[in-house]
Amino acid sequence: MMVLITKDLKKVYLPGKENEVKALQGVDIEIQQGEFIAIVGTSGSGKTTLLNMIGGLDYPTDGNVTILDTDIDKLNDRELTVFRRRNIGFVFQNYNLMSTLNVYENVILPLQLDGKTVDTAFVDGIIDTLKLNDKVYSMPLNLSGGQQQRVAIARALSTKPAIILADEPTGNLDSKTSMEVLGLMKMTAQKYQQTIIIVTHSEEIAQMCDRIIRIEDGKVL
Ligand SMILES: Nc1ncnc2c1ncn2[C@@H]1O[C@H](COP(=O)(O)OP(=O)(O)OP(=O)(O)O)[C@@H](O)[C@H]1O
Repeated sequence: MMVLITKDLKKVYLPGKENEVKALQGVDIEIQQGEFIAIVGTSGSGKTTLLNMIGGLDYPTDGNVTILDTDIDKLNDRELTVFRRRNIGFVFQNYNLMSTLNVYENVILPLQLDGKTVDTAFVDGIIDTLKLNDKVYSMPLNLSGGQQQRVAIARALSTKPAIILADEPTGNLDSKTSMEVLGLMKMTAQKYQQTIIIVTHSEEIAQMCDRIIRIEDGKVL
């Protein structure tokens, strides 16, 4: 099943100004359910811009983003916020955990924000897969970077989103921990048939993915 399609996606920052940037210049991608994808490119090539368009964090200047059967560029702000919460999981470089909540509370937070009942068997399974069993009552500040990132991944998985987007998810981790976290992400993607798209500078990390999308000057190579 096709989860994501972008058609002739364009993004211009500061249009018409002398410092105008054509960050995306017609990007066409198609991603199937369960794919584990790396987006790779040099600094300034448009990776984060692309992720922001796919994740509905910003609107494209032109073109379409279709997730499942929804053209998300056609949604208004409020609809987009709801769509995002239900269908897209985000994993950030700096983890973005709530410091006043313990690990378990962080993992189920997106479900609670959406007024959903917690599928405890599913959530326990994620916690188990990400090897966080002995940390569920710990506070984020008492965890290592790799552990915090595994909590962020568990949180992203908890809503069973159509897509998980991760921008440099291992950017703050040493290379051994990066490989560990990536390995767990890959395993969870397979186990839950979860579509994961990561932006990375690292060729080593990209090589662990099913497919690499290379982008340069706002175009897919
Ligand atoms: N909000 C913005 N306003 C103006 N220009 C922007 C904005 N965001 C990004 N850009 C420009 O768009 C281009 C693409 O930026 P983007 O952040 O997508 O690149 P990137 O590939 O993610 O880079 P990096 O690997 O350094 O994070 C760059 O030239 C950048 O300067």
